[in-house]
Amino acid sequence: MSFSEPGKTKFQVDLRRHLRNQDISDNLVHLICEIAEASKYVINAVRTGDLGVAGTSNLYGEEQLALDVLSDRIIRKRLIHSGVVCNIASEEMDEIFQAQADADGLYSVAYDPLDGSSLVDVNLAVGTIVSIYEGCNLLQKGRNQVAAMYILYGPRVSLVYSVGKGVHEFTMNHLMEYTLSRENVTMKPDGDIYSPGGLRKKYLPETEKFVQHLEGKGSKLRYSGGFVPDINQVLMKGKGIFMYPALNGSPNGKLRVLFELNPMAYLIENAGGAATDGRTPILDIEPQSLDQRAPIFIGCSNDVATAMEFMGG
Ligand SMILES: O=P(O)(O)OC[C@H]1O[C@](O)(COP(=O)(O)O)[C@@H](O)[C@@H]1O
Ligand SMILES: [Mg+2]
Ligand SMILES: [Mg+2]
Repeated sequence: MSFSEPGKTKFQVDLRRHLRNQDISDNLVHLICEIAEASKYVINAVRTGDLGVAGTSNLYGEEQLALDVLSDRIIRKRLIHSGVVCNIASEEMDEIFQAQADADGLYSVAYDPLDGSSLVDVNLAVGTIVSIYEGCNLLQKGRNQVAAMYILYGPRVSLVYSVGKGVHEFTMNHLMEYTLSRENVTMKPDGDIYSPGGLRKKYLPETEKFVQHLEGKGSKLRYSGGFVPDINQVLMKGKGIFMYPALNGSPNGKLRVLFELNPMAYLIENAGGAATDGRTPILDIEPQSLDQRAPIFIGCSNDVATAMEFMGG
């Protein structure tokens, strides 16, 4: 079954109903719906919760905010009680948490509970990013994901997911239900916006040249500092490129392969775009550790191909 254009639907299509038409297991439908439920508590925490620090730091030595810790707990609990999850890893946890041992029919989940959390105190948009694999192995390449999604907590709350058959956007309505707003989102081959992460004076010469190339062709700067809203802009407008390149002193950039890059690369590829670290497609990176980072150029396929040429990939 396919559904009509955004804004033109005669009836609302909710997330569960849409998922049931994707030819995926009942367990996977259940899992995605459970994460969607959890996000309702996360948005509540973002809107009204404590903006202070938690007094702890994560695996990367970054200070955790109370909201990071709370969002992590909300999602983890939901995953554990879903009954369909075996291993869980998150940006805020030091090691893999085993919810159930038996891999049969179960899924493993890697997630960033509150990406961009340092933007909450200035009231900018933040998000949750989720990557799902079949079985218990989380240390495998992103191409093996069976689903990826993000939830964007902006002026509106939206949920974007793919199970490998197109990319679909749902928007939270006044009853806090996710209803279909855009089906089969696709990206154009070329874009005219760019979203560059990291300190520019630390860019390597080839990255600086690439940015000058983008500026030369008339691309507009659009960067909020939140990975989810920045990617959402590129994806929903269908044009543009986001990058968080290697920096002097940080050859692997900042963003994390398991929790941030793989799920976004899966979504963008499913919408007809591309994602590379400069040489290798993000989805073909074989992760060696939970905390692995990589540079990223992600967005319109031609822009990403040009980035690779500049990077010598
Ligand atoms: O401020 P910078 O260096 O451009 O980094 C911004 C990037 O870092 C992040 O905030 C990292 O995510 P966390 O907030 O989950 O640590 C991304 O959302 C964003 O793309
Ligand atoms: Mg993050
Ligand atoms: Mg985070």
